[in-house]
Amino acid sequence: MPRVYVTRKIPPTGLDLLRQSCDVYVWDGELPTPRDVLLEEAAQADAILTMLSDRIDSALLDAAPNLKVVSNYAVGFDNIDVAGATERGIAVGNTPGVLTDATADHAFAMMLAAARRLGEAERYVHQGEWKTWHPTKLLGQDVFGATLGVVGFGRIGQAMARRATGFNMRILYTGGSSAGAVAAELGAEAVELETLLRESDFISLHVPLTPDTKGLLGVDAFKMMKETAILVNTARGGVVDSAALVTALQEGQIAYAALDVTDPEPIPMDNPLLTLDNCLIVPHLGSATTTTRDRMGVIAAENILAGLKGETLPFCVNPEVFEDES
Ligand SMILES: NC(=O)C1=CN([C@@H]2O[C@H](COP(=O)(O)OP(=O)(O)OC[C@H]3O[C@@H](n4cnc5c(N)ncnc54)[C@H](O)[C@@H]3O)[C@@H](O)[C@H]2O)C=CC1
Ligand SMILES: O=C(O)C(=O)CO
Repeated sequence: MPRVYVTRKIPPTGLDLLRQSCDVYVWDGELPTPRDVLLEEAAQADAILTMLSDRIDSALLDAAPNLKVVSNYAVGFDNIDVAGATERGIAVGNTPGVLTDATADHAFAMMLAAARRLGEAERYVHQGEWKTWHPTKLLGQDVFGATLGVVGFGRIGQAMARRATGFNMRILYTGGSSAGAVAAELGAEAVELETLLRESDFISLHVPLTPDTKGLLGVDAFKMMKETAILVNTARGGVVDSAALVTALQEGQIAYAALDVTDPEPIPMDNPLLTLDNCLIVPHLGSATTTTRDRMGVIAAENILAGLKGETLPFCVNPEVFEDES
């Protein structure tokens, strides 16, 4: 039977599916598979089921002569050297779609939490500062009727915009080349990034991390944003220049940031963002619902099972691997 290495314990449905026809080895530590173990396991594996916290680079691919499939337990695949995998004929899979609504729910929740300062408010109660109802303390911002800027109008960006229609928001977006029909349905306006930054009350990031989007929001971008603007990042930490964000929050160039993702992850405990009251940070929870994580496991398993049979993965990042060379 083919040998499959799974770099972390995932929900059982996907693992059970794999076990029907593969020898499955699962790293059962709380932390990622250590690099040396990952290299040893990859050397013997026909397929690996990886987490976004695993670095799948050329050194690993070189150490894995039998590897046919790298199946990422995520829609994002910036942790994988996809070009290197393609050169070696290794298929790369991901898990799009099944996590779209969970991630959009989470981005919307973070937007509301930042607007109404829930992190600060919770600390206020826990620290015994709640003495009476207060007419002017912890005042936040209206979400209803405000302008939302969606950067990256793909699956999750569109799902975020759909939620915003229920809050009567004006919706601006960039990116999403084939999104015209959805944009029309939602009443969303395509604009240049600069216009989006200048006009939005809330800016929500939904682009993949690529060489083009790395540091997309830097010093200049924060200067264009409203002083009352709230940034929500559920994409990847690297899309934002962290140092510029710290300055923007400290100097009041923007009002607030709500971060599901940071660069690096986890955020080092001495990072200044952790000292700021106007920054809400949670540990990369976008897809973290029971049902969604289960579905991601099933897709990740199905990608492996197809690849091991030489079939195109149901969700393949580099389908050219399966193109007939004749
Ligand atoms: N926080 C979390 O737990 C999660 C984070 N994510 C992140 O969200 C990202 C988006 O996921 P999906 O919506 O499924 O992907 P998608 O591929 O459907 O959407 C991405 C959109 O960004 C656009 N885009 C790419 N480069 C751009 C640029 N420079 N400027 C503007 N737009 C650009 C694309 O055209 C596309 O429309 C993933 O790549 C992943 O990094 C995804 C799921 C959960
Ligand atoms: O799928 C992704 O890309 C995530 O970040 C976690 O689900």
